[in-house]
This record gives sequence, C-alpha cells and structure tokens, in this order.
Amino acid sequence: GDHWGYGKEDGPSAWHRHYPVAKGSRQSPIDIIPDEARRDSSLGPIFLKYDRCTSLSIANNGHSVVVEFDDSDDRSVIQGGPLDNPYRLKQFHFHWGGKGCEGSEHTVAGVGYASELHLVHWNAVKYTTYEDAATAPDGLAVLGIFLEQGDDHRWLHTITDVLYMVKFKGSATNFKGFNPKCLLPSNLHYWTYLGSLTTPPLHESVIWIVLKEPIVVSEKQLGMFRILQFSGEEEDQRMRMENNFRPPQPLKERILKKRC
Ligand SMILES: CN[C@H]1CN(c2cccc(OC)c2)S(=O)(=O)c2sc(S(N)(=O)=O)cc21
Ligand SMILES: [Zn+2]
Repeated sequence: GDHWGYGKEDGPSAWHRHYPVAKGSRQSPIDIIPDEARRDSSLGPIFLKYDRCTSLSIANNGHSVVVEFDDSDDRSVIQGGPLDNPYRLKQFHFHWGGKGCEGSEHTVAGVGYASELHLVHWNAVKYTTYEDAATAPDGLAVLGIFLEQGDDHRWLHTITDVLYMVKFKGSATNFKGFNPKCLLPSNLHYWTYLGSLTTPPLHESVIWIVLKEPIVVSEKQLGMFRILQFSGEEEDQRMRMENNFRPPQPLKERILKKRC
C-alpha cells in the first residue's frame, strides 16, 4: 500500500527516499510570481466542456477526497490554452490546511490560500490508458483553482454535505450528477507551466494550468474537510485529514507563462 503521507516521518521531505524524482527538474507545486510570468501570444483561452460530464463516486483515498468521472469517452474535456488536443476529465480532489492556516499547494508571491482544487485530465488522444498518460511528459493536464476563505459557496455544499459518508480511508459512495463547472471562478485567466504530480509517484507528466481568480468558500465549509481521516475505520489511531499539501518546489530551468 501507500507508505507515504504528510506526517513528520512520511511527509514531503521524506518522499525522495522512495520517489527519487522528488528532486527532479520539473516538480510541483511552485511559488507563482506574477511579475515574472512571461506573456505568450501563442496561448489562447482554455475551454472546459463539462456539460455532458458523468461523475461516478466520491472517495477517501487516505490522502484526499476524490470525485471520479467516467472517462471512457470525450464527454468532458479541457482544451485550448497550452494544450495541443483535448484532455479527458478523470477526477478532482482537494488539498487544504489546518484551522485558519495555509493549505494550497501553489502559492502566489509567497502567499498561500486556504485550499486548492485540482481537476485532473489525461491525454486520451496520444495515450491508450490513464496509467500510460500519467508517466508521459504531456500526459496529464491539471487545472488548479484556489479556494479563499470568505462567504459560503452555494455549490460546494453538494460536496461538503456528503463528506461524513467518506470519513475513513478506503470509504467511497455513489456521487452521480455533479458537474464541476459550478466550482469555477468567473474568469479563466491562468498561469501555465510544465510540472509534476504533487504527490507520489510525483511523475513529471503534468501541464499545469492555475487559475488566477480564487473561488470563495466559508470557514465552516473548509472545516467540513477536516472531519475526514487519513486513517481507516479499523485503525485505533485517529488521524484528522488536514495539511495534505506539498510545499513549493524549485522552479529550476522553467518559465511560468501567461496569456496576453
Ligand atoms: C495520490 N494522488 C495521485 C494519484 N494519481 C495516480 C493514479 C494512478 C497512477 C498514477 O501514476 C501512475 C497516479 S493521480 O494521477 O490521480 C494524481 S493527480 C495528483 S495532483 N495533486 O498532482 O493533481 C495526484 C495524484
Ligand atoms: Zn492535487
């Protein structure tokens, strides 16, 4: 099973022991410095075609809460922006902090948000399976959306109201008819760069597209994420799921880009 986590012994600073790519040349997340982002005239707008998406389940995988989609055809895709073809929506999940402190993975000029939503898509045009795409340099496209603490988010309730059903690692339940379009901010201005999965296996296979505008959610809703446990129901050690974020990694020879 997974022998990594977010604790002192098994957390991000230890991941390189089992996953040496942790010290690679295109690791994620990064600290986004807006003034250093290079305008790129070849970057067009991104298009999210989620209208026919089919959510299937919501689950606690011991690292986050994940909503899985039917990715057997191109019914829900992201395209445009830095992408050469449509990428299929496979799942989305969140990263968050402890009470009132940071929690996002990407930071903006050194400042973190309370949480970060990742919508994970894969290049089904070039690769036959998700697993093949997840190890290819242009295999995945992850859309990152910051969550800022403030007023209640009307639609996030659809998710936070069912978290009690997936409290323990390994639990899952039906979650049909959810369209993540309701979790998007009003405008899709973005930064983009070549990076990696932010958890093991840390594959350097992700084209990151991070939206500039956060969505606003309440502290109460953020608190609902913290009823989740890293641990399974049978384990006697209760481990509240929080601070499941990797800190920013060196940019190295990469250039952060933005649309003109
Ligand atoms: C545990 N979390 C990861 C699980 N994954 C995974 C699943 C199957 C195979 C595989 O590598 C062969 C990776 S994943 O691709 O769904 C993602 S995306 C992602 S993030 N935070 O960068 O958006 C983390 C993980
Ligand atoms: Zn993630």
